[in-house]
Amino acid sequence: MTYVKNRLRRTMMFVPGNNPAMIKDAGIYGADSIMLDLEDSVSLTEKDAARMLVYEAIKTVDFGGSEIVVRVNGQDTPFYDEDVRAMVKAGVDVIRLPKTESAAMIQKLVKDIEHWEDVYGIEKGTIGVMAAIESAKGVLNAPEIATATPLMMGLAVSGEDYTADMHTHRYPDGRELEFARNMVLQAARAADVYAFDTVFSNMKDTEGFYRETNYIHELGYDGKSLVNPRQIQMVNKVFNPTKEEIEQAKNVEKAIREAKAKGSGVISLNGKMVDKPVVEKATRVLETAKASNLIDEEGNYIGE
Ligand SMILES: CC(=O)SCCNC(=O)CCNC(=O)[C@H](O)C(C)(C)COP(=O)(O)OP(=O)(O)OC[C@H]1O[C@@H](n2cnc3c(N)ncnc32)[C@H](O)[C@@H]1OP(=O)(O)O
Ligand SMILES: O=C([O-])CC(=O)C(=O)O
Ligand SMILES: [Mg+2]
Repeated sequence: MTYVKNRLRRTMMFVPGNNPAMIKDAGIYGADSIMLDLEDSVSLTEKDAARMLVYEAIKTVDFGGSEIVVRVNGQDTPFYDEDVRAMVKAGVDVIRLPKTESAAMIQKLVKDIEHWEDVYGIEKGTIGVMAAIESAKGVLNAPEIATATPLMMGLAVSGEDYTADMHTHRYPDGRELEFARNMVLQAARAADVYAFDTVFSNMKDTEGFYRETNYIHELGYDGKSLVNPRQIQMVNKVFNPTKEEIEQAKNVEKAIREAKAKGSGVISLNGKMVDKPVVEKATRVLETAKASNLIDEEGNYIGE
């Protein structure tokens, strides 16, 4: 396995690192990324066993086409060093650092990864990193965190710890996360890395899940951290362009081609102006449609 900078990352599903049954079947649900967790879903007494289990799983389990991310324990814990060593040796795609508060923490992680790559004779640059932003300090430092290393894959906003740090709770309308969500997203976009929204933990509230997912999709997030396989198809439904959006994007590209042939950079399509930023958005829709297997090589719709 090797880290790929650009790929589809709509869904990143947490799988507790101490649960062999969940780990074994994690690949069947079609998550873009599977995040094996050594941190907060694993109790202190199970940290070593979980690390060994996750190490063996990375070596032996078929996770299908999913990218493999591991959330290691934080740098202020006695588990961090051994977590990083084992995950480098296992050949994980991406290491997610929880509770990231500064660029220095990410630079330490990269240095530690490089150390173990040297020890095990692993090629440099084959493991990406990502930062979970879970505190006021992390949010304020998001821009420097996002640009801390060329190996940065993305930033995740982590609402549970963040709201604890902010002396609040999570509420249905998400007001308490507004600043953090916007800050993390701006930092990610400015650094050209991915942005992931936080988990939604009420499995019974489907309507609330759709509301939140639509909201973060409209803001511009690339994907969402998930806790349950049932959430994967719901996120894909929101993030995948519809047949109508795909047709509209194709019409935009056709219109601008015709305009360019006539020497113009702007044209009207069904009464709406089409210019460069409109074309850019259409191109992104078509790229997403292609990556999600909704259109074929010729651009024909093949989704359900
Ligand atoms: C604040 C934070 O740090 S959040 C991140 C840490 N938290 C986690 O990792 C939690 C991960 N999620 C879970 O443990 C569970 O989904 C829960 C506890 C939220 C819900 O559990 P359940 O109600 O039992 O889930 P559900 O009934 O939907 O499970 C259906 C199937 O999916 C499997 N499954 C559920 N969640 C996951 C998961 N995250 N990864 C892989 N498989 C899963 C179950 O094992 C079950 O499989 P089976 O049908 O073969 O028995
Ligand atoms: O990253 C997430 O969304 C889960 C998490 O740790 C948090 O919310 O504190
Ligand atoms: Mg957390």
